[in-house]
Amino acid sequence: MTATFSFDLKATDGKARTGVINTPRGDIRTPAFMPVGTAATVKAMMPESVAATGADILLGNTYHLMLRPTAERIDRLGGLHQFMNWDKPILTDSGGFQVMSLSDLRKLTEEGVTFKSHIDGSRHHLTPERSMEIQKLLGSDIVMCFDECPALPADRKRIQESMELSMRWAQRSRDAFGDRPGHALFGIQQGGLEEDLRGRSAEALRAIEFDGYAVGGLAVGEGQEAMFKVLDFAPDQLPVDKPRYLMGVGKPDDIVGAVKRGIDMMDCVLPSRSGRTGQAFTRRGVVNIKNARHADDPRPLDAECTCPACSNYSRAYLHHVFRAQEMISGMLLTWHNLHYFQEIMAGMRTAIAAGAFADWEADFHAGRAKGDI
Ligand SMILES: CNc1nc2cc3c(=O)[nH]c(N)nc3c(CCN)c2[nH]1
Repeated sequence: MTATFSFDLKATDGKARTGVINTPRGDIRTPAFMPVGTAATVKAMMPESVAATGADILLGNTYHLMLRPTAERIDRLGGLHQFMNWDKPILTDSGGFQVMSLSDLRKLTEEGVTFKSHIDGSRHHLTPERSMEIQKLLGSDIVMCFDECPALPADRKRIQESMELSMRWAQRSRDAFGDRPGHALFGIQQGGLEEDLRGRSAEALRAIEFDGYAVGGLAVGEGQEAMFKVLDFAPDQLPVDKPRYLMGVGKPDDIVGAVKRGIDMMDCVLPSRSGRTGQAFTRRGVVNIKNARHADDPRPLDAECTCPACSNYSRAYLHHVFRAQEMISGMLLTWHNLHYFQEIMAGMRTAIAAGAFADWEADFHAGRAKGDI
């Protein structure tokens, strides 16, 4: 915990890195996974449970909170940390991605985006300046630039124009963010799958200067192979001494592959969303607990897991409460998945510090069955 924001690289192993991001609200051990707390809650979890899984930071969303309950109301109530009872760091996304993926009737101009709320149809306007104002009102510790993330596949011209717009918006975000000691502003690299466009984007962001750099524009349907091909060059285009955040990723093997390629932070709804649907991630693969084969199984999801779901309940019980649509079902499986994702991060941090990432990765992949186990 420090009065300012800084990144301390502790060790590297190949391209993989481990370190600590120091912020006034607490330290973030990297590589870090951020649970998604979109509407001021990590769904089905109490904040103290999220902390118990090992999460040092969680993600909030400008788009959702500006629509409901509004950033101004959260500010009047003391800010997002107090509002949701989470006193560790929060990173907030800037809204552009969610507008494009959630709202209707969108109009995109140089100025920003105009859209209709997916909640009540009311019209809203987001610009780099307004996004910075909202994230300041929320009190988030790590603010994301307002950007545009083009849907893939898209032709090179569209990708280039979109990236260039995002770079102009990055400058406007920087100018509007101002000087806020202890708070960080992260730039977001765009450029689709194109190495030269991503290089130009990285250069533009370096010139503006940010406290961290995100690899945006991925996990939008390109598939793991194409994503890893981009990650084979994109992190190296970004400053080596600042955190690198891959947005919206991912499945356990996506996460391991991204850290292997130099990524320090990630966020994804997968562990929480799939936890609510009965999909459990374990070190031996995925368990779809609603499958009838678990109805009489007295074993835990994962005998080696120390989370409350695996310590105190059988597969048969979890199967039952999912079939009965009991609320505890989503709570237990979300807790398990977030716990497991944090175990993967902790395992990689230790392995990288010991120069043993390759062995850890081999062990991670060994014994992972395909399909339901
Ligand atoms: C699930 N896949 C995914 N790809 C993303 C790209 C961006 C992206 O390029 N920009 C921003 N601002 N957010 C993104 C997000 C949201 C992250 N919580 C993404 N999510």
